Amino acid sequence: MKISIIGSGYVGLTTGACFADIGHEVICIDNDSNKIKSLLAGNIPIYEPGLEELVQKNVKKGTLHFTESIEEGVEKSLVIFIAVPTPPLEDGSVDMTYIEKVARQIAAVLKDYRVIVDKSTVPVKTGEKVYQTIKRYNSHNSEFDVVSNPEFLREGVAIHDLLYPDRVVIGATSERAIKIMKEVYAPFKAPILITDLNSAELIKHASNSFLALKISYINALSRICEAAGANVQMVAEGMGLDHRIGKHFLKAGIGWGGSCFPKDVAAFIKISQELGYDFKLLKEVSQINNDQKEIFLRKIRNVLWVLKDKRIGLLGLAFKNNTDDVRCSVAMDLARVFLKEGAIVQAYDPKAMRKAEEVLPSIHYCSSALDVAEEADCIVIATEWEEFINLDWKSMKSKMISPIIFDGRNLLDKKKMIEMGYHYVGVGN
Ligand SMILES: NC(=O)C1=CN([C@@H]2O[C@H](COP(=O)(O)OP(=O)(O)OC[C@H]3O[C@@H](n4cnc5c(N)ncnc54)[C@H](O)[C@@H]3O)[C@@H](O)[C@H]2O)C=CC1
Ligand SMILES: O=C(O)[C@H]1O[C@H](OP(=O)(O)OP(=O)(O)OC[C@H]2O[C@@H](n3ccc(=O)[nH]c3=O)[C@H](O)[C@@H]2O)[C@H](O)[C@@H](O)[C@@H]1O
Repeated sequence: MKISIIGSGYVGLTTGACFADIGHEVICIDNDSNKIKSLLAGNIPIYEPGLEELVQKNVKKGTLHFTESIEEGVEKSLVIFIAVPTPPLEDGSVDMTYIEKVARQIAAVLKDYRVIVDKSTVPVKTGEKVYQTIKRYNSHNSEFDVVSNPEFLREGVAIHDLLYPDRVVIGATSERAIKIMKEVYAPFKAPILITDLNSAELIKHASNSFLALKISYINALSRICEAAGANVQMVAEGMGLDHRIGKHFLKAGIGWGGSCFPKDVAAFIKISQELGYDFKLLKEVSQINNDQKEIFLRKIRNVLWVLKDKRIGLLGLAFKNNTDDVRCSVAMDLARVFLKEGAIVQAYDPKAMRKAEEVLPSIHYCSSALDVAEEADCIVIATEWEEFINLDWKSMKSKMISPIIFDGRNLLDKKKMIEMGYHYVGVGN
């Protein structure tokens, strides 16, 4: 199947590489000429495990192409995916300018029947608006269908999630479009749910909000565990053994971040409000998440007292492990607070330092995790990189002014760290 993807970022590029790898002919389109130049030169502008190899393999195979031209993509492909940003506005609603602009760009060049597939996360009823926009601005009055096909990949495990999805959701009414979409996903071994456009769009916001809710639930429980002298990791394990609850997304920490949960929870609250429903539960999910960060900062202040002139060793800058993405990263939020209060922040992240430095140049970027311990008044673990678990904590302790560690992701064994002589502070344990 000939496929074009408009927007070659975390979703578009990874989706394009996976589609190409399972046999489709893919054109990845982007209006960022530097990004296209870099991709054409074989360089991948994002870090996603396995992506560089997958892109290079399929470019070599001749099944993956890059261009800035939407016209080329629309002309050469039967299915056109939209994977452009849908960032939040100040009031939490979704900035739809990227989607509307792409719809008009497609309309301007649409001549033959095409299936236009929205993969970006959009408010319910966007599909209808995309259809009306293309209809209005398409001078050739061509036939086309609009489909909703939300994406559920997680960064850091995106290729796995794309190749082995739990489900493929297709929101469409036209039998012709449904048949074509089934062909696109035929090579994937996953249940395909065919539903209407509005339900498909709602499934995405509902899913992300529920996952955020589950994390906020265990984060709220972490406070009860601290007050009760219980261990939230044990409580999570006990809960997760119930197949109706499941063990995933029950890790207490400093809260959820990333380019999607914060914006999608805020958007869903706004969308619900506009539909006449006050989503109080989600407002509390968001509040718990904000409080989680404040409570963690309070723990740091309780031990360090004044932050000004203190040297804080920060382990992790990305919003989660196995990515270089620092968008809405809680780690970066903590760094901002430390810097604002006059602390010296020396940080290390295995993959996110370049992107972090573009945003927070006043951090001292260390070349290794061990270096963040140099003369440090404390170490803060903010991102759940597995490599932080097996660091040489004994020699790190000898480099520190005071062996104090705030483990924001409960990565380390509290008992072992205390036996090693650290003052250890975790979350809910
Ligand atoms: N990042 C993630 O893990 C996931 C993101 N999503 C959704 O997918 C959408 C895209 O997210 P990301 O890939 O993270 O964004 P991104 O910012 O990484 O990539 C978007 C790309 O679209 C390009 N673009 C913007 N306007 C364009 C236009 N008119 N023509 C051509 N290219 C254009 C940008 O230059 C950028 O490279 C969002 O709606 C997001 O909510 C959904 C699931 C997972
Ligand atoms: O729409 C999206 O962009 C995506 O958002 C999330 O994926 P992602 O944000 O990439 O990463 P997650 O693994 O969900 O982690 C999100 C945040 O929650 C935190 N988290 C995750 C799991 C957990 O148990 N505890 C916890 O604090 C992570 O540290 C991270 O800050 C969803 O999991 C994906 O299904 C969805 O497609």
